[in-house]
Amino acid sequence: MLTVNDLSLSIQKVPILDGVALSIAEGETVGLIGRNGAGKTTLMRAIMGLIDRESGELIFKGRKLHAEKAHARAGLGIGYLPEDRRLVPHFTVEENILVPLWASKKTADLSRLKWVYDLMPEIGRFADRKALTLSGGQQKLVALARALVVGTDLLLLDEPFEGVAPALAQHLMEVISSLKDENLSVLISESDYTHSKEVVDKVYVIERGSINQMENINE
Ligand SMILES: Nc1ncnc2c1ncn2[C@@H]1O[C@H](COP(=O)(O)OP(=O)(O)OP(=O)(O)O)[C@@H](O)[C@H]1O
Repeated sequence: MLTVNDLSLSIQKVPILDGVALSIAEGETVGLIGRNGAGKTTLMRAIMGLIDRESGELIFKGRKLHAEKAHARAGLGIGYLPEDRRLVPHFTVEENILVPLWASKKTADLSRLKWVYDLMPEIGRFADRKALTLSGGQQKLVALARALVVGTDLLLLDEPFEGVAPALAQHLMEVISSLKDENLSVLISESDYTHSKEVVDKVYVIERGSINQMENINE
């Protein structure tokens, strides 16, 4: 589904990712574990095309993802939950969820939206509320819903459990686990193994911009 080959990049001449390699198979849930500043967000942003790579390849479903413009990548079936959620405060919940579809110039797939509401019924209940009226945890759910509407093949979830109360973290884990039945591929970052270990098939450990270790969880 996604292969990252020897990916390197610098920000303001400081090397941030150095020869990163990983692969995510169809229907696989993969963890990306690393301390603050290890490069998790930078790797996800590079996959989304929000930061330019210097060298290396991103191959998604057999095509050169690195050759696609950032706005086109969501249209290829990749959904992204950024660490800081980035909802538009004055848009309603539903408008926020539909933003990536507008951005990728796709017509709204209402059956996909309905599927997301079925998966997380609480979101349907506050679909008309402005994003700024939601709690931080509710905003995480909306950001996950937004990623799911366009992420028909691959989801990149950047620290989805960070700052989330235990009950909501449990709910998020259940939602993420259920995505296996949909054959979705998922990359989840976390600063340690606390939550992701329960849902991932394998884990990559990232340290100072390099992946030095891969561990299969269910063997
Ligand atoms: N825009 C930027 N300008 C300068 N340095 C940056 C920038 N973005 C990231 N970095 C640096 O790149 C390194 C990796 O940051 P990144 O945000 O990818 O780490 P992370 O593993 O996601 O950690 P965190 O959980 O703290 O976000 C850090 O040393 C960070 O300071």
